Amino acid sequence: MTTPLAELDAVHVVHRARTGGLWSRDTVHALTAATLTIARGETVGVVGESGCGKTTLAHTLVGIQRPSTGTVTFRGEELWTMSPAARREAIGTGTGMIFQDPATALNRRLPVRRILRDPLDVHGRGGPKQRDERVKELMDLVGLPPGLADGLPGRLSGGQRQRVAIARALALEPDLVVADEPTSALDVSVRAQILNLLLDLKERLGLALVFVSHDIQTVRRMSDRVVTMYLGRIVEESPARDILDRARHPYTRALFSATPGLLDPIDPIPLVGPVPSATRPPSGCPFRTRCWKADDACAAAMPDAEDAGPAHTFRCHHPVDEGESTHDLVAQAAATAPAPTTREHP
Ligand SMILES: Nc1ncnc2c1ncn2[C@@H]1O[C@H](COP(=O)(O)OP(=O)(O)OP(=O)(O)O)[C@@H](O)[C@H]1O
Repeated sequence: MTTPLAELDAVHVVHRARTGGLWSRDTVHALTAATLTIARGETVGVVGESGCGKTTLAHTLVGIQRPSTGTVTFRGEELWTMSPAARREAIGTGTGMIFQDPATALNRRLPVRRILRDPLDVHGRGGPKQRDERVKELMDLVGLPPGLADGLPGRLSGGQRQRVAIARALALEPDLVVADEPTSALDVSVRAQILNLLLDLKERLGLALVFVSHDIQTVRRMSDRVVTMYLGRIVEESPARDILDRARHPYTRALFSATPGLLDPIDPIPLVGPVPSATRPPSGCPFRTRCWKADDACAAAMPDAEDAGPAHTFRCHHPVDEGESTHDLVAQAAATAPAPTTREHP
C-alpha cells in the first residue's frame, strides 16, 4: 500500500472558551476522534453545517492547529513529534493554505511581487534571479498579467487577490493545498473562474486538494471524495459520485436533500431541533437528537466506522438502506418527527 500524503489518526481538538462570566470557561469539542487519509493527487471535499469543525479539520491537516490528542502525519512523518524547525519546513514547503477572504489574508502594504517572493525568501529557495523568475512563473500560472507585479492588494479586484493568494500557496510547489471557503468572499461572477483555476492547477501540478465549503453543489462537482462532518465528528466519507443517492448516513442524506437544485425531492428531509452545542455534545452519536432513526443504541455509543464499498465508510447504528430513495426518507422522517413547529432543515 502506498503511504498516504496526509493522515489524521484519532485526532481530538478541544478549546477552552469563555462562556458567560469572566472566570467561566467551557470545553469546546471542535474535532473528535477524527481519522482521515488524504492520498496524493485527490480532491477531498468537506461539508457540514456551520461550526461542525470543517476549518479545524483543515487547519489540523496542514499543521496550523495542533491536536489536543491523536496524531497528524504528513508524507509519512508525524508532524508534532518533529523539531519545530523540521515542522516549519515540512508544512511551509509541503502544504499551501488558501483562506476565505484574500483581502485579509494578504499583507496590504506589500506589492504582489513581494507577497509571492516572501515564501521563497523565508525557505531560501534559489538565488535572487531565480526567485524573480519564479514570481513571474507563478503570476503566469494563475493568470495574473505581469503588469500587476508592483500593485498593492488593495488595488486589485477580489478575483485577482484570490489569484495572488493561490499563487502564494503554490510558491514552494506543495503536494497538498487546503482551500477553506475559497470563493465565499468573492462576487458570484468570478467564483466559477477561481474554482476552475483551482481544478486546472490541481490537474496540472498533481496536487492533493482539500476543499472546505458550504456550497455543497460545488463540493460535489469538484471532489473525488466527500467527507461529511457533524458536531466535530466525521460521520461519513463517500465517493462524490455516490453522495446523492448512495450515502448511508441519515445526516448526509438530509444535508444533501436540503441543497436546492441537486435532487428534486418533495421537500428536504425534516430534522427536529437545533444542532447541540459543541460544549455539550450528546452521548453516543451526536446526530441522534435530530435523527428520525435514533433509538437507545444511538445514545449508548458512537458507532464504529463501517465499510460500504470502495472509499466509502459511515458511522451509524441505523444506516439508510442501499438504494433507498430520498423521497422515501422524507416520508419516513416526516412520519416520525414529533412537533412540526420545531422542525428545522440542515
Ligand atoms: N479558537 C477557538 N476557541 C474556542 N472555540 C473555537 C475556536 N475555534 C473554533 N471553535 C469552535 O469549534 C467548533 C468548530 O469550529 P470550526 O470553525 O472548525 O467549524 P466550521 O465547520 O469550519 O464552521 P464554519 O462553517 O462556520 O466556518 C465551533 O463550535 C467553534 O465555535
